[in-house]
Amino acid sequence: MDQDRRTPGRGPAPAVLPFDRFRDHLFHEPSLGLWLDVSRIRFGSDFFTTMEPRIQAALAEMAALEGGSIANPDEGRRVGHYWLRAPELAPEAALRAAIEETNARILSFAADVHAARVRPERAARFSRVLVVGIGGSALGPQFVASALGTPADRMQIHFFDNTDPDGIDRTLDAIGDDLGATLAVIISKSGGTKETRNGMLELEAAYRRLGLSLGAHAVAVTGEGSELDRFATKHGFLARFPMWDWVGGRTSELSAVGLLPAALQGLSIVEMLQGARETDEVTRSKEVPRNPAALLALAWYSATGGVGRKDMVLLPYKDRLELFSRYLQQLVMESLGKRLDRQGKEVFQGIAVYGNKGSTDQHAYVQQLRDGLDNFFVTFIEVLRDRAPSRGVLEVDPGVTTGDYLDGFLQGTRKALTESGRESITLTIDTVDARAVGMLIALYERAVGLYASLVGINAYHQPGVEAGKKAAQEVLDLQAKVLAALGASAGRALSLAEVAKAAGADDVETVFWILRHLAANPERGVVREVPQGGSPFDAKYRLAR
Ligand SMILES: O=P(O)(O)OC[C@H]1O[C@H](O)[C@H](O)[C@@H](O)[C@@H]1O
Repeated sequence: MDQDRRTPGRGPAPAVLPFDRFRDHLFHEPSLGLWLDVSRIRFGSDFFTTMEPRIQAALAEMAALEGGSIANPDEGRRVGHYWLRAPELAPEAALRAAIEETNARILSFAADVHAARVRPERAARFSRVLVVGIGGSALGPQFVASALGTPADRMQIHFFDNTDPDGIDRTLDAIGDDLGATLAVIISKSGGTKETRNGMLELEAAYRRLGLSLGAHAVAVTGEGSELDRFATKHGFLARFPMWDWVGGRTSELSAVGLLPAALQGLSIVEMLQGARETDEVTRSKEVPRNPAALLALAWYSATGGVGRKDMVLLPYKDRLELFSRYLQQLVMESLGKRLDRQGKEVFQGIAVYGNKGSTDQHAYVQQLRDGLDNFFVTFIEVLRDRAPSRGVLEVDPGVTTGDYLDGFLQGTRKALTESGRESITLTIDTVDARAVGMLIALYERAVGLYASLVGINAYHQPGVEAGKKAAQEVLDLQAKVLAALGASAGRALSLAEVAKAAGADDVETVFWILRHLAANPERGVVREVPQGGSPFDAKYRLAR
């Protein structure tokens, strides 16, 4: 309660909420097929009035961003993902032309691939797509593929989204004999991300084993002049598509990053763009009750106190939306998880996101949501259309279908959570189609931007992610020294301390980790000898003869 008093306009937590509150706050936009219920967030009656000046300021900042202001001052960049689906809003004619031309080129390239006008080296046609990318260069295409993909798609899609060799092998095994008919889409905005580069090199080796070249089977989506762009030119890739510096990785699904894989699958990118465009039009409204992105941002603010006090649990009751929480994890947490605010004050902001799907999660962790730690708010996503009408109706109980059960479980859990004072938001959409996917992406992109303005942070940079990459490089540099030290020992087994000393490393723990990993992979040629009854720290290491 103390915490609640610090948040403007917090209300009590009644076990049963009056219908009036639901009716008064329910957002519905028939043209989008979108409903949004925030009534089960515990804002009090004065909340929206209190927050009005702040949300208007956030909406004004968003309008300036869309107009081309430098909305990411730390990187001196504009933030233009909204132009991707409304090119006429781009602040310069050249940008507009670049977007329009790229979208047209994506459609014609996909058509050429489907018609086998663009063909692989030996096979008759490309039948599969393999996306190589990570983070914002994979999560969007993965979400879209899982939301909209069917076995009847023009091309089946696969992903390398890590530098895990076993994961790469598993994907290659799934592709099997079709590798020669697989079109690789290498995606990296920066063009220098190591995981993606490694995946590409592994793929190049796999094509080579078949006597094929990567270039004849690959396209790149990357920034002009990047390392990947140069590699693609040098290796004669089939095509290159641009990734602009004014599109952030986590908001790039509706750029070539997401549109190219979707078009190759045969999904309607025109509808996806249209859904996002129409949602943008609705979410530009300055009238808060008519603006679902503003309502979402304010609901998050109320639930979290504007300081991330509560986690966002995503519970879409639809298998096709299972990856939405993973997609939102990056969009929300990379945008909002910041140490400093825009004034440089230490604030440690963020909202943690997790979730998979209902009702599956009801049989996993919902127990804690109902009875345990009250550190979250749920976002239920309901999809009104149960299944394609052509599939008919099967009653599993008299008058009851599997879809009725799914909806019953959603309503039941929503009710049960309210009864134990737990907050929730419910988003309801008509169906999961390309337009709805575009809508969901656009809705959350804007809600995240508005929330960031409300709490005074820059949503468009990610200063924190570099630290881990830098430290990883240091480990790899040290590994080279460790191997050199073993090589120079003339076959004599060295203790951990001796290796560290010979490698010039003060950080003995890192040397231990490196040696343990190398020794676990015999093909790397490092032998670990642990004396009988000795501890792991008594081990000696040498190169295999
Ligand atoms: O597209 P890339 O440049 O390869 O970047 C892929 C990802 O890597 C980085 O770590 C960033 O934090 C992400 O925002 C980005 O989406």
